[in-house]
Amino acid sequence: MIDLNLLQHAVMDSRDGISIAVAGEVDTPLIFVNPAFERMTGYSYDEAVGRNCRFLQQGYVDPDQREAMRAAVAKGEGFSEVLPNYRKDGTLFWNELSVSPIHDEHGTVTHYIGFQKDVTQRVLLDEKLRARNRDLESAKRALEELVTLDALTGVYNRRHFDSRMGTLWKISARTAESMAIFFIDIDHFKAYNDHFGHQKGDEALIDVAQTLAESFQRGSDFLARYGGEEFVVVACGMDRQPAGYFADELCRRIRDLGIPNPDSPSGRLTISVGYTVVIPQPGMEANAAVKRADEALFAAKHAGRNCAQSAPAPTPSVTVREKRVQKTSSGS
Ligand SMILES: Nc1nc2c(ncn2[C@@H]2O[C@H](COP(=O)(O)OP(=O)(O)OP(=O)(O)O)[C@@H](O)[C@H]2O)c(=O)[nH]1
Repeated sequence: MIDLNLLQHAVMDSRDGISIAVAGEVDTPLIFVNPAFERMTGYSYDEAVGRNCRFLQQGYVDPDQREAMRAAVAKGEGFSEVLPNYRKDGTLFWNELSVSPIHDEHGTVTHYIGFQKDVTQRVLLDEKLRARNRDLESAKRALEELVTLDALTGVYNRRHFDSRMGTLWKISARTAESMAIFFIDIDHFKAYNDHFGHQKGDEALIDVAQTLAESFQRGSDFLARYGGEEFVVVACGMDRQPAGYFADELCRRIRDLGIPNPDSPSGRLTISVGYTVVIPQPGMEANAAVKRADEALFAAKHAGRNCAQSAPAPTPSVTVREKRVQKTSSGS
């Protein structure tokens, strides 16, 4: 058995605080604290002994921690928690408290021994790192917005459309779902700008973008500003009939905003819409479908504006392999 004298010196010379509390007495009072406990807390032996160790928390105990500590004690087990404690002079320090039950020869818990370690530096450093991570996260989000969103209207920008279109195309190809692509262009917008000025033109662009965004609210709908006064919408899972309805509805909604455009024949700000509906297939390019919708927009402009026109889906191009098969079967 180890020399008890040595054990006593070890406890008294320990750099970490050591305390002993009595189990089974009201409020589990401390009956011993070592010099390191006194140095760490600023409380002398006489001031600490007789009190429950929670006096160091000055009233506040995190409910989850309290529950965890109570549950461990009820089961006769130890626990380890990092607690905000206060020194006698009122300053905060973080106490990594590790408590173990001491049993008598019958297995009854008679005392608890507590080891206190001042981990303030570590906790503050962790907090600093967490704060820095939070800053980095919000900077990353801001950067992502900058890269993907159009600064004026807040909808996605052309760059993001170009990269997202490929993904949406592949998803629709896999699920064999139809995809409606709409090209939307404000009519006589130059005249609007000339009449009201660029600032008002910007405001009108925002109103149009908002109305379009409100019109397409399904998670799979994708709206982007394609450039200038032109927008593009991709609605996955939308068939030809609802696409036609939607295209007309968009024209109506923008017209009903009632934004005056005195130099346009209708006297109001209107849009033209071109759309195509396509089920992506092998040999069919996303760009070809986008081009079709753009051609339909051109047709809508040609048809007098303030209207929607559709274009047929592109036909899959014959692949090199298919050409070879055709050649072989025709014997040429
Ligand atoms: N205020 C504002 N105007 C813009 C912006 N981007 C493009 N425009 C203007 O949009 C106008 C587009 O003019 P055009 O391409 O001639 O088309 P339009 O006058 O709408 O005629 P149609 O499309 O044929 O009906 C130009 O005057 C551009 O300056 C923008 O961010 N803000």
